Amino acid sequence: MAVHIIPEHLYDLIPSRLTVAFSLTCLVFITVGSALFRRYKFMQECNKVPGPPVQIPLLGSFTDLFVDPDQLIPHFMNLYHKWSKRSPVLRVWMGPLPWFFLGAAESAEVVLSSNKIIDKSREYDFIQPWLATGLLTSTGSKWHQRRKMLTPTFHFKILEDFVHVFNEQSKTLVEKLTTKVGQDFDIFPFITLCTLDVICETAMGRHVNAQSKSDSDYVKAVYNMSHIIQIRQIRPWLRPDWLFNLFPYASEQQKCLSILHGFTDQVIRERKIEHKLLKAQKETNAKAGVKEDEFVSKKRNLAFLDLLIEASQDGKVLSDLDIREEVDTFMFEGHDTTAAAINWSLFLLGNNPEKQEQVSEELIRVFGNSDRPVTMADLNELKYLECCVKEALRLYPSVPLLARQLMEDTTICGYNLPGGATVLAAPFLIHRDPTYFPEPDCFKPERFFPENIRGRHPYAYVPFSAGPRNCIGQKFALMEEKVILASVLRRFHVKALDKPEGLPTLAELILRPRDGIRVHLTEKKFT
Ligand code: HEM
Repeated sequence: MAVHIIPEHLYDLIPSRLTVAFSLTCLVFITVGSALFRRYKFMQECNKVPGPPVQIPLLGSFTDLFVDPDQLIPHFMNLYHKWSKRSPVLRVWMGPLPWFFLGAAESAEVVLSSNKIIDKSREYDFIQPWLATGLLTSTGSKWHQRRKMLTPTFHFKILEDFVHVFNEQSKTLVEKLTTKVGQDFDIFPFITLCTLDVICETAMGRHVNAQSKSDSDYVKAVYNMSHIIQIRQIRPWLRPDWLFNLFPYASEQQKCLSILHGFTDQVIRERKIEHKLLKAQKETNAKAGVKEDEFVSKKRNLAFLDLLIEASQDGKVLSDLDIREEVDTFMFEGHDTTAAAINWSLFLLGNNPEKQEQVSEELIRVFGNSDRPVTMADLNELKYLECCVKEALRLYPSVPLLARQLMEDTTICGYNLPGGATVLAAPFLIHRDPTYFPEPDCFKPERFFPENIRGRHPYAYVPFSAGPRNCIGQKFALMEEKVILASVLRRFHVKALDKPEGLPTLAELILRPRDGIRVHLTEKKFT
């Protein structure tokens, strides 16, 4: 006998299959409809910003996605100038996602000066397997705390101790370049290996001798890893982890990571032991009333890592993994950027012999015919060289784009940009705005004379970004650049073999020349 769980008089209340199907269909229609409506409103809002029209729904301005890498900068410059005549913001649909390029000081200021818009965009995710969430990639309270903790490590007094490292590595560079005198060659790899040596020594206190042993596993891993990060940023099908893992890049990345992290882990372990020994020695000496001569000499060779170990308070404030992410971040941020900047300076001086002559005169004034190392006092004297370095960073900013994720709707120069969108402050556009830099394509170091800077919009020149998330290493970078450039230019006259007009450049993680920097060096004769 069937058992009736539901009383018969309630059967009428159970909806028929037809009613259920109808209700479900309505629900689907309402959900899809409201999603489409929200998307429509979102696109309508985005499309109020000038920019090329959507060519294929969901694929956006399709043709903008398939530009040759070396044409990316000229292409976006053309788009910006075409669409943004009266607006300092350009909208481009990168597939279904809107990107907003900020090409003027006024629009960049809104984002860069903000204490709220500090989240990096999705493009930075591919750096995280290597750097985890170090200073460059972290956000929120973690970033705030770390920034506060790390700022004193870039104090002028600490940077002063690194000048001898810059000198030593520049000396090796000059020796390597001497073998190339009289030949046409690409100077880019020479400079890059030099800055890699500098950052290994200053960040970790270790010599990797990249200039002498460019085939070391660590050096190769740095390059391969940077290449993989780059590839993932520009090839949409490599973005999702599950797809990336199907390609050989994934196993190559694993190999690189084990070398990179293995090396940093080992250095951290060794330096911590040295710290403990030194501390014990200090205590013993203090008890015995002995002077700390040895400690003082050790202190002279402090690397960023030592300062982090000190700040870690035996793991209470920073764990070994926390230390590793910061050291790796310095390694990543601190060598390619500086190398590109030095290379572009040499390229521009090599194209402007009269400016190079002015630098040479300044070098003679400061150093005479001597080949003594550069001192901190000399660096303050090298004023024209510094203007050249700044002007090179204006024309060829090492970091061509500064990308942020909007976490909420934000008004920029009258446009309401929706939360979730990516905004990109573009130094390569901002720096060539004729309002602030007349004849923007000309190399004119005089633009950075104190009297010419006065009154310029503070966001018109942002090679190191600006505002709360600006480059923590900018003083270090300028000092390093000046020591290396002074060392090269005291010894050689540089002639660039390519002209700036039409030179193919790649806007990768950094802005680099596609075919390197081809130069011809002549040794200077001293009287
Ligand atoms: C010419 C050389 C350099 C240039 C042009 C440069 C440029 C920049 C720029 C534009 C940013 C902001 C990136 C963004 O918003 O996504 C940045 C951030 C950063 N840079 Fe540099 N940089 C240089 C050298 C260095 C050096 C030598 C170091 C370390 C030794 C360094 C460490 C950092 C770090 C840690 C950040 C993240 C700061 C934060 O988010 O709080 N940079 N750099």
